[in-house]
Amino acid sequence: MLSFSIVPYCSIDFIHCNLSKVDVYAIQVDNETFAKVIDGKRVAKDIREEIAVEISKMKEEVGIVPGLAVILVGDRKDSATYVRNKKKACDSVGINSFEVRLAEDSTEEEVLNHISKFNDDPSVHGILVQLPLPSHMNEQNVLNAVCIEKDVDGFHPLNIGRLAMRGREPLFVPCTPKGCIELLHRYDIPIKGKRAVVIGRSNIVGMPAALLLQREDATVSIVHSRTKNPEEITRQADIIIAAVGQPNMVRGSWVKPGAVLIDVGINPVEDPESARGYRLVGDICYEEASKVASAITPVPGGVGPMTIAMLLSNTLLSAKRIHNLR
Ligand SMILES: Nc1nc2c(c(=O)[nH]1)N[C@@H](CN(C=O)c1ccc(C(=O)N[C@@H](CCC(=O)O)C(=O)O)cc1)CN2
Repeated sequence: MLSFSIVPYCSIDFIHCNLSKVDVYAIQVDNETFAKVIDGKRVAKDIREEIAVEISKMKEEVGIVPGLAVILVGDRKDSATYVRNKKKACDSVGINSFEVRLAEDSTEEEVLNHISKFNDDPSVHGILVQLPLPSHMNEQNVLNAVCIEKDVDGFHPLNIGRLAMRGREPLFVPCTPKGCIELLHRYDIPIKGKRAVVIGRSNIVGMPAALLLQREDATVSIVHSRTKNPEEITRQADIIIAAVGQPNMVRGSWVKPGAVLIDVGINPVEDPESARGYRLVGDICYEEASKVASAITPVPGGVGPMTIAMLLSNTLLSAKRIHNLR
């Protein structure tokens, strides 16, 4: 029979942290310790509820409704799903959403024209162009065209540049890395003075995640495709953010006992038993790593839902800033 108990995990200094009355504990089953699951789906739901309350007050008190414009180019199924989910999330909190869908063979100029209209539209407070764009388009030109006051994705080079500089503040922080840090905060996981390793250096996740961790006073290393013996570096980390797009790359042996693991990877792997024919796995081998870490995000249900929650949060922030509201 399974013996089951809950033990505080002591090797890093969060022993007993509150998250809306949920404690961060590792769980012991039959003398094996399992990491606490960091429940992004639940935190994202809490955040959506907080945002909905603020928006309904805003509507009532000053008659302003935040608006988000989304541009989707092409027919990638995953992108269409994310855009659909963004619209649903907007509806659920009371944000107006505007959507433009363009064919795969649309021109860059068409995209730029739509951005320009949304830049000038006072009912739009946030603009995002779903990535990736078709390969014939220049992503840099497109992202540069979004005015920084409405850049709720935080991808404009001015926002990224400010994020990188001491003493400067970006208007927006990219949603996925912001969601990773928000999860650490909401689970009261200390960052200051900790060793953090970010795996991956993409513009939309790895690089801004490393900058954010540094702003939180972590000592940050970045592991990438040219890093020699990455496991020697990850084994020193108190916090790992994995954002590399390689299924199960981070094995249990790569993880320091008690480390906190944030898995950004969403990788489809074939699974004939699943209705979709595939299932999603992260960049971290959950089965192995959850026996070594003190806390871990699952895939799905970890960072993914936080990305959309942070988009709603950035859109609300934008509406407040544009209308000089507190
Ligand atoms: N303009 C942008 N493009 C892209 C971004 C972005 O932040 N801005 N990020 C990703 C895609 N993305 C949002 O756009 C996103 C990815 C995943 C999820 C999510 O909730 N995933 C679920 C699983 C979903 C499933 O079952 O298929 C999870 O992890 O639980 C939300 C948003 C690239 N493009």
